Amino acid sequence: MAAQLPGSFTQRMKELLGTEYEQFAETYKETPYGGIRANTLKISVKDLLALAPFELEPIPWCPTGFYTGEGARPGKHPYYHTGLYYIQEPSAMAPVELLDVQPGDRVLDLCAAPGGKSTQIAAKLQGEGLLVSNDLHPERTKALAKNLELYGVRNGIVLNESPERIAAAFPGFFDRILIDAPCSGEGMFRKDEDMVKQWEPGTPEKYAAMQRDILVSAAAALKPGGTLVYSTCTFAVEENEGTIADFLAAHPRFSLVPAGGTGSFAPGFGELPETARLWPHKVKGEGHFMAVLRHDGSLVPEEEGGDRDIALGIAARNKSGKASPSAKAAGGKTERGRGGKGGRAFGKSGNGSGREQQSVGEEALLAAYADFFKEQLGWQPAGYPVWFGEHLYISPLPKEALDGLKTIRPGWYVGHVRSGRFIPGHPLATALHPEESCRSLSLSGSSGEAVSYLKGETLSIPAERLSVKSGSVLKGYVLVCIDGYSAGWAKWQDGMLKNEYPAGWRWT
Ligand SMILES: C[S@@+](CC[C@H](N)C(=O)[O-])C[C@H]1O[C@@H](n2cnc3c(N)ncnc32)[C@H](O)[C@@H]1O
Repeated sequence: MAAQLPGSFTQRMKELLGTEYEQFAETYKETPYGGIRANTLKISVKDLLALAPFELEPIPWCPTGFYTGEGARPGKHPYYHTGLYYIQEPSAMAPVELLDVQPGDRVLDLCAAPGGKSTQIAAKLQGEGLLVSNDLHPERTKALAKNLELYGVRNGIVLNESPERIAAAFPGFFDRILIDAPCSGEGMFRKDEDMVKQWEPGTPEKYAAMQRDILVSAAAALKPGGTLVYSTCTFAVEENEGTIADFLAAHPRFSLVPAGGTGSFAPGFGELPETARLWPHKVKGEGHFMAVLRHDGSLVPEEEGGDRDIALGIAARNKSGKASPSAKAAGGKTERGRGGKGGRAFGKSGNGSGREQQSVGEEALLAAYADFFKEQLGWQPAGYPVWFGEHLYISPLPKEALDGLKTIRPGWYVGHVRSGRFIPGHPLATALHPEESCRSLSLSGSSGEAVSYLKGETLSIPAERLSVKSGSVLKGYVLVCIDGYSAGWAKWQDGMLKNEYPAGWRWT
């Protein structure tokens, strides 16, 4: 790297690392490692390994993560545009592995943009449960929403809120919370020279104060017995072990779950060896810190008798902690709707969440939506229909649960109604599997056709290349796939494929 490391930073690292410092300093002469993580919402690891046009080497701490070799350009391949993988720094894949997300969990990713860890959480949820992805900075939530859409996430909500307001809206609600905290970024100096330029001697203290406030809010939004993972990409002790020690001193119901000292992870400093550090001279990745905090499960007096699910209009969970069948779309399990397998029988009424309260106008919008889904897919996704004007989202939470919160995406954007007709949204397509659509077409990733489609060009496609379910007509919306993985919509008529790939997403 060309940038000069700040003198007070190198001095502190010498004090921290002692005899290991020289080894650490040598890593700044090396090229940072690149990685991708398989999006198992769309493709299995085995199939990605068979398909990937570049060398992949496993990342020890993430079963879906792989190093990409020098010269690989994973962002310049049609598979990137079909959301088959996320390009992610290898060490950044570790915190979500420690969060131990299970399908059906309610998960909050509090500092989520641009969405690397949120897409990883979504893959672990496998469409079941709830993911709330939040970021304080409005501009950054755009990339966050787009990444979740590209990755085909159906059960995600994107907020642009302060942690305090989220805690006030969802007290004791989430099973798992990730705080990938804003930090001084010392662990990224080798990869991102801008982090070196922005760093000043007082930067770690400034971030430490911010991190403490974020942790306090996160603790208030966690369910009794829930798990919280705190991570940073900095070496500064005050932002890592210091922040965690302060939090534990003020929150006796929390304790550390051992995360460090084994395999690739080195133990944290001082009194907190249960925390974990990734060091660039010990692993193939940048610097990271992680702490896993578990609540002891006891209730504070004011929490007893309160029921946040009832307040949000969510059907109760059964004793196993999984959603009851009637609560499938309520932050519990959502159907995946593959070919209607787990999907709601077509034509039945909504989810019982106040459909009778819908206005006549909304009834007409819903009818247009129902007609489209019947004709195009033959099934309907479970969830709460949330209308923003004529735009429809299928949400894992009732609309009222988000009242007063700055909501960027209340759920899965499925489309809008124009002149009485339903126009499917791009995120509907990216989340579908080919067998879920009555009409689909697969283009070869290695042919020019895939790139032409991604550039927004019109293609000439004979009828026999379309895959059409029996009972469906040829003409209409087609789910365009690349080597069998959904990429977007097109409209087919008389041998011509009119491109519906959105302008802002196109291959340039
Ligand atoms: C390390 S980055 C997150 C990276 C992200 N988790 C990922 O994997 O792609 C930290 C994020 O925290 C956001 N942030 C800063 N202050 C915040 C706050 N008080 N509450 C929530 N988010 C905050 C920043 O905008 C930034 O996007």
